[in-house]
Amino acid sequence: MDLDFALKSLLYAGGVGTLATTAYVLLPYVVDPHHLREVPGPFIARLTNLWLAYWSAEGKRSERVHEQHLKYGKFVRIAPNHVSINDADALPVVYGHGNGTLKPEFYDAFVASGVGVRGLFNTRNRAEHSRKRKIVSNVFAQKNVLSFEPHIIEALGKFIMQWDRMCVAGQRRESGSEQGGWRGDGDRVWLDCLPWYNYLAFDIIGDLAFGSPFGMLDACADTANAAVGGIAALKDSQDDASLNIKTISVPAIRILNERGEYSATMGVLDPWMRPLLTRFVPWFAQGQQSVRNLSGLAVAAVARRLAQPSERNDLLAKLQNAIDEDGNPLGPEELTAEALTQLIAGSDTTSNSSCAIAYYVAKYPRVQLKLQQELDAALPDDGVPTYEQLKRLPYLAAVINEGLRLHSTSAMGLPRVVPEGGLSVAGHFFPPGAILSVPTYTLHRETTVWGADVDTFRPERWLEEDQQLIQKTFNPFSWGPRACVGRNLAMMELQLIVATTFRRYHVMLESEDPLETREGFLRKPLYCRIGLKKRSL
Ligand code: HEM
Repeated sequence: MDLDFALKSLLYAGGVGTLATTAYVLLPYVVDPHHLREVPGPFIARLTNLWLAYWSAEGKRSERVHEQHLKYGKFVRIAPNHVSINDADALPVVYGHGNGTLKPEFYDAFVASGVGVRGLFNTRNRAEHSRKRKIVSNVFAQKNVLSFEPHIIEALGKFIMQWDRMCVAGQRRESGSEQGGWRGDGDRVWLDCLPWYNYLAFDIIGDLAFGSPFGMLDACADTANAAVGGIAALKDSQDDASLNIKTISVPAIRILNERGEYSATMGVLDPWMRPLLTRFVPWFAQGQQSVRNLSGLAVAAVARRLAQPSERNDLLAKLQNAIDEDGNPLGPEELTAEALTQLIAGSDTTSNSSCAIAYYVAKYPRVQLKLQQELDAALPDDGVPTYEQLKRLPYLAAVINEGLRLHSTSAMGLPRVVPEGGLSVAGHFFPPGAILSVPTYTLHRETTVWGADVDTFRPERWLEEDQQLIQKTFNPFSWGPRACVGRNLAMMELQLIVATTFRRYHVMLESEDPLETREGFLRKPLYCRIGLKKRSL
């Protein structure tokens, strides 16, 4: 082959490739199948979903979408077929019962490998979701949630034991390198509270959904046992003859984080790109491995429970006993999928929220004092309180709501597909197949609702007269049939965790810098360094 021919072929191939790429990028813009051309938004986002994927991978999706709303107003096109709508009145239309919207392909990126069936969160089929939701809603009824309280109190007992130990060490000026490092200055101990809230939340959900705590609070480390491979691997394994499962120790908190970031980015990309990325890009390959490891946790726990039936009162027992309308219980694969869903949905949601609330209460000493005055008056001592003692404390509730508003753990606009026949939202008609979302982070910063001090942590706004507008705009648990099914449990946990922390300790921030965050599916604090001192009463 002569050089001239080789060069010409290369140029030709390059030209065809460039043309094909240009056509791929421009075609949806030119054809505009969802009639969204007049919706404003960043120029690149109108052409390709890579704009949204890039900011998702950077962990800044909600912040960037928020900036676009400040620039363009209520409607912003954040991907060629996706419009973000900043309007609380759009919540019932986009997420409510009866409008026919469904979860889009985005949620396929959250399906666990090695389990065999989808869990409640990533089920997209309406009938399948209704069946599962009826079963799981019963499990989370308030009566059941209250019966889980002893598990939460036990974990909190271990949590304060560890913090007390470090407070004493801090007074002796000792220090340690674990959990991001801690040091005592003779008065306080200075530490990163994020890993501790993670250990606490994971131990609680491990105890409730998997039959026993992961043991993170005892070990002071991120460690859990996972089955290797999927359910099929369980049957063949000779590793543990009594349970017939082969397990490895995995850092559950780390893999859950990796999995959240991986799935939230992957979900934004076209489905055909996904296998290519997991094959050739190490970051995606690592994310996929995390998804597998996470499934292994649930596989191991459910296999253990099925092999050794137990009298425990926990989520797993309630799921085992639950039946659908036809009287059928959940099969082993469905049980595994739901236990895994609860681990994923119920762990770092709670720990990220607890950590952010601790940050803001520490940052505003006036709020901390007022909260402690309410807790001191209501609680006889500084041990772990009961839910009964806390459930009617208005300032505690206001502190939690304000933390959920300002931090917005679930921050992104959760995407939904417009059904056949189209949908009118806030005076705009959207054709079938368009993706819509209402961005919670932006709703929680709407100055016309929250006032000019929207960036200030001010729990008093929850105790003021006119609550109608702010309640309508407050969206931490989402809306409608796909809203958080674990909301009652989440609120009880947050009340117990925040009250225990601030009744027992005085908390200062090491630095007043803004809370650094990174968003995967959830918006997570990256760390939160505080100075702890046991209060003397
Ligand atoms: C502060 C803590 C929590 C927050 C902010 C939160 C928020 C949310 C949000 C926004 C959704 C909707 C997700 C979507 O549509 O894509 C959701 C769904 C869900 N949450 Fe939570 N959650 C929390 C705690 C919990 C807990 C403790 C559990 C259970 C142990 C739980 C279980 C679930 C489940 C199973 C779903 C899927 C529901 C469905 O699709 O029908 N969550 N949560």
